[in-house]
Amino acid sequence: MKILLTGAGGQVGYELERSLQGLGQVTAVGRARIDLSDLDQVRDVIRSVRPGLIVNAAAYTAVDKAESEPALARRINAEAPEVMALEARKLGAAMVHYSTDYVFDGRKAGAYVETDVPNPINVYGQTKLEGEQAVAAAGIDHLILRTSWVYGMHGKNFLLTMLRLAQQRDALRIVCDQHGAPTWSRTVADATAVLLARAQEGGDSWWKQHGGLYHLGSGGQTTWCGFTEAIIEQRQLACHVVPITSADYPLPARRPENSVLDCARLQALCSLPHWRDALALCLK
Ligand SMILES: NC(=O)C1=CN([C@@H]2O[C@H](COP(=O)(O)OP(=O)(O)OC[C@H]3O[C@@H](n4cnc5c(N)ncnc54)[C@H](OP(=O)(O)O)[C@@H]3O)[C@@H](O)[C@H]2O)C=CC1
Ligand SMILES: Cc1cn([C@H]2C[C@H](O)[C@@H](COP(=O)(O)OP(=O)(O)O[C@H]3O[C@@H](C)C(=O)[C@@H](O)[C@H]3O)O2)c(=O)[nH]c1=O
Ligand SMILES: [Mg+2]
Repeated sequence: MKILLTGAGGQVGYELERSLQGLGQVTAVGRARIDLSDLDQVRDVIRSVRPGLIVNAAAYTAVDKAESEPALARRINAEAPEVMALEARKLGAAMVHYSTDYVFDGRKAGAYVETDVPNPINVYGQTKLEGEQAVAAAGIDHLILRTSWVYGMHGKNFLLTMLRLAQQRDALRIVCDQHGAPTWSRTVADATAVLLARAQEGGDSWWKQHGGLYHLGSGGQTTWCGFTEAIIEQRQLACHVVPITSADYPLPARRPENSVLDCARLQALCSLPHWRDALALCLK
């Protein structure tokens, strides 16, 4: 089977390029080959590659910048996935698409399940929700995998920012009133590959029974402050963490106070590590 992987240079795309090997013939494309802001190009590339599976790991992920570029964020996060899904339908192809914990408003007391009603509080979350809805509406075999707080040793992310800042400063001021689960990019890629291997074995009936929306995050939960403390502890860095509130750290986009994902639906099909264990493996 031909697999078209987009966002190959991103955190998740980088890991997927490795994890998807063995599932088919992977054509991994970055922004140079497929610019998601150019919908005609998205169509043309899919028509020339003619994949049996599209894995879309590209997205507009600059949460703050999206507040001042809503049209561009919407094109990349909602309109381009819609074009991909409609092209997939014409080809009879399946699609894997990624989404975010930021589709939720954060006001729930416990962890969010797939049937909870999204209510994004920032432009990024709103455009990602629209992308999910477009993929789900296309009537194709699909997986929409919502993940959270993605980090890794590759690409721009909170872990690498903290490792850099911890070398430069004696103290880090970090918000402690947002709750979520840091998720290693490799966890996302490996879980995706497990699901796709099952789909290949099971065929049509697998997609009918198991297709749709999943929450894909690490086990456990913490705050950005707790995550930073764990990074510093595991790396034995001499830097201390000063807990602050979101109000002390003003940014253009609001973030949900609680975006912990309940991943039980996915855990029935594949195992997901606790966030501390994944962090230790990533740092090794
Ligand atoms: N990062 C996170 O914390 C989270 C991410 N997600 C979701 O997971 C998925 C993967 O994200 P992740 O790998 O972490 O994000 P990254 O920001 O690391 O990667 C996104 C990729 O998309 C590419 N991209 C951006 N704009 C365009 C464009 N116009 N045309 C083509 N490619 C483009 C980027 O290319 P370039 O490098 O050239 O900019 C980059 O390779 C996304 O759907 C994201 O919404 C969900 C929850 C948390
Ligand atoms: C750098 C820094 C950030 N912070 C805060 C700001 C913010 O509230 C929090 C995390 O910062 P980030 O910029 O990584 O956060 P953010 O860009 O909101 O991360 C999000 O990205 C998108 C793509 C997602 O889908 C989400 O799951 C989530 O990972 O930490 C501090 O408190 N102190 C600091 O020194
Ligand atoms: Mg960010």
